[in-house]
Amino acid sequence: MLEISSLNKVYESPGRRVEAIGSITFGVGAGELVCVVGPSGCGKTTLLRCVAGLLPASGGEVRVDDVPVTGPPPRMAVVFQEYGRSLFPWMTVRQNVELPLKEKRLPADRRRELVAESLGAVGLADVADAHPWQLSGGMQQRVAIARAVAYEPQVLLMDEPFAAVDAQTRADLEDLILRLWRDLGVTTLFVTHDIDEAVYLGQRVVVLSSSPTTILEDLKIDLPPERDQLTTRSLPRFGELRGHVYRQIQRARGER
Ligand SMILES: Nc1ncnc2c1ncn2[C@@H]1O[C@H](COP(=O)(O)OP(=O)(O)OP(=O)(O)O)[C@@H](O)[C@H]1O
Repeated sequence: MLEISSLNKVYESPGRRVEAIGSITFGVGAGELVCVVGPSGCGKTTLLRCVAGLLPASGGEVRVDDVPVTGPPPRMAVVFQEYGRSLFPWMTVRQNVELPLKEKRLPADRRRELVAESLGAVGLADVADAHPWQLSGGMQQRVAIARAVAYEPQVLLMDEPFAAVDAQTRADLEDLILRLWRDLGVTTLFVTHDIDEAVYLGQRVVVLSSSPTTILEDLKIDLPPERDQLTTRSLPRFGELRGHVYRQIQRARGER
């Protein structure tokens, strides 16, 4: 569903050249959930922006469902870290979730249905008429997730979506993502700097090196498919996998 081939990204400005991504190649199969993890500044956001068609690649290409990405693909949704900046404060929760559906030119009935379903799925049906600033950080991020889900994307990209919320909320949101992913079967690429989160959520974890970034490892997460915050995280295999990824990232940082 998603193919990233020899992707290279260089930021160039007068007197400054930063090769953020050296060369990255990997794919995400239809319905798969793949996490990308790497040391700070290794180009995770750059990678995601190139995949989302928000930044032009300097070399290589990204394909979604075999179509080269040259701008934001029509059936892709992105959830960013900064929920505070991604929701419109003057619109209600309902209006925020509905906006992309209007842009998609869906009829009013269908829009109402999708907004109600997605707000229900994230447990926010009762705050549909509130404004984002009246909600907690975790609730605002759930609105952003509902907005992405209502859009019925083929591919869902998430850029450190839970970095700014507290640990308990984060655990709840991780389980929400797993539930939605299972229910909807949406192809998901999830970028995080949190190794535990990557191992807990992913069917695979792609480990990145420091900039100029390459892939250190594309690791299959052979944990039972049903994940649970208590059981999964206390499995010996979970500890082994997180230790393995941790060592890879430490090595990558050391080589900087
Ligand atoms: N607009 C830009 N212009 C120039 N350089 C940039 C720009 N955006 C990012 N970079 C550089 O590209 C590299 C990768 O940055 P990026 O934000 O993609 O990394 P990241 O892995 O998401 O970082 P973090 O983990 O800290 O969020 C860094 O060296 C950064 O300074």
